[in-house]
Amino acid sequence: MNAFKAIPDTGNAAIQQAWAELADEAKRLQDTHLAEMFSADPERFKRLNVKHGPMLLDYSKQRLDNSALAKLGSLADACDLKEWIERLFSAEPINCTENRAAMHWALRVPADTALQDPAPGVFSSVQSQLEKMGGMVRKIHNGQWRGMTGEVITDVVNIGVGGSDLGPLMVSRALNDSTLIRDKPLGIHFASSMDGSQLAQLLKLLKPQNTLFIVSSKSFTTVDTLYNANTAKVWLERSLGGGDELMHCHFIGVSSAQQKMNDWGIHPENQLQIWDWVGGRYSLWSCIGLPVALRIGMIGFNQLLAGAHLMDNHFRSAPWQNNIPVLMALIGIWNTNCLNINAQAILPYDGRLEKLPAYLEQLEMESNGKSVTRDGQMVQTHTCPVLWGEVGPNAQHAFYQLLHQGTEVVTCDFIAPALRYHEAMHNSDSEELVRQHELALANCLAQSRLLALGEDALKGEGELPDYKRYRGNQPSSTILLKELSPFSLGAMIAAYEHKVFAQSVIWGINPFDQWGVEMGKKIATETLGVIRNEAKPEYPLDSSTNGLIDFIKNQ
Ligand SMILES: O=P(O)(O)OC[C@H]1O[C@H](O)[C@H](O)[C@@H](O)[C@@H]1O
Repeated sequence: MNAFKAIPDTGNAAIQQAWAELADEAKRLQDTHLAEMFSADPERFKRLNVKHGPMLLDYSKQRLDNSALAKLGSLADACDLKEWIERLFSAEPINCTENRAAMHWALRVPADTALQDPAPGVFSSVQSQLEKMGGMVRKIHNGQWRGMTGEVITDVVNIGVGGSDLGPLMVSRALNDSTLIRDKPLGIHFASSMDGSQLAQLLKLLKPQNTLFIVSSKSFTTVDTLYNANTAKVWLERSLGGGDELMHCHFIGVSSAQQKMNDWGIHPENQLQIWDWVGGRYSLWSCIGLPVALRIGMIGFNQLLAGAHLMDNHFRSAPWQNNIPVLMALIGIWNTNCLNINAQAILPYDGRLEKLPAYLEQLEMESNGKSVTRDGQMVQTHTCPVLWGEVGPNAQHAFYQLLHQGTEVVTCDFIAPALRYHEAMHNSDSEELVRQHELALANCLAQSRLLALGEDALKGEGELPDYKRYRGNQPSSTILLKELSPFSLGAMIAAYEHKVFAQSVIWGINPFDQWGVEMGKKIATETLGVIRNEAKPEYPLDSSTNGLIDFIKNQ
């Protein structure tokens, strides 16, 4: 189906022209099956893949060709993408509704950079917080950070939610078997959910005298985090007693709100600062990444930053034809706006990336799930698609049925490292594990092939009954990393961040705010008063809410 019911009227002739040309391209390609595209052009992969650093992006299984891509490039030019990229890499407050810059890229600029500071003191304050964090990491790794009773800290719990949870959680899981941490067994745990589920489980297993909590919250006002932190504090106080020493030995705070950390009792020496110019979902590169640094050490953390910095430079300098984040963005625009595909599955073929789908759900949907432009107009195009995902091999046994034979068109990102377990050749189990990795890779390639080509993928199957048929033509991109390392992961995450930014420029929206999550928090506070019989609602409640509250109170 052609997505172009009407060409968006943006009031800009060049942009409108580019959309009109894209509408023609979509019409030209709408009935061409991916199987035909592959058989018509044996060089298709060569034409439609790009490599940079440790990363390869194969977009040959997307339903476009070089001519459609050229029109997408014209749209990016008409939307001044190049100029916007330069504005991102400056201190300009491009987060217009909050009047803030979006300088997460500054967090990964190396100490010895020749780059000019976007504003006085940005690079030096980033380095000084990294140094402070490095000092804490060393102290904890060396067993010098002691609990109140003088015992060594064996377990660290990160209390945070959203960007203060998902980034550190995803990266520490992904790099869990990094060789850098072999000698440093330290339990690193995460508690995010406001109902206390994760924390309750952890508190059963951990010992107060050996446990250190990181209270991680950019705003230090998020109730989910504050309730969990309070529960942790009371748990410690019950066994160790309260006071300054307890706070000094058992809590680190990471926030942009220094006064609020003081008020909550975080010792000044244990406070790590972030800045209002780091969005929560872009903050894993800052001291919010402390759990990652604890997992992989500061050398590893710096490699993560270096990988992201490599992608920053690439995004800033490469022409769009070879620019991985821009191409990822243009492919997304093509699928969403030209082919009317509004669902995207994230499918890592590596169990270490199990949290990547959740991380990208926040990054993409919280950034670009918007319907008002920077100028305050309603958008005239679809914006962010619905994203979801799962470790690919497991999802094969769960929802791939819908991908293969359902009625929805879904674009997929297949993600895998080419090499795995190779560094462990001396281990007796490594040969079997290498075989398991090969099995996962084979499945990754086979699934994307079958989704794209349909039955053409396996010629010679003969006539199939309808219920066994594979229509194919489901588009996908494949991202291969040389191996999953701090460096390659940093590069890949930064590529997704910049993809999101490039799309926001084309859609004309601000990707750095999240006003849509605010009102729910206010209403919840009011509802809590009603559930606790402490307050009457300001407005009469609807019958559904009343009925549910009655049920709760009657139990
Ligand atoms: O880090 P915090 O200030 O506690 O915020 C945690 C999260 O909560 C908010 O509601 C936002 O939707 C997220 O973008 C943010 O990452």
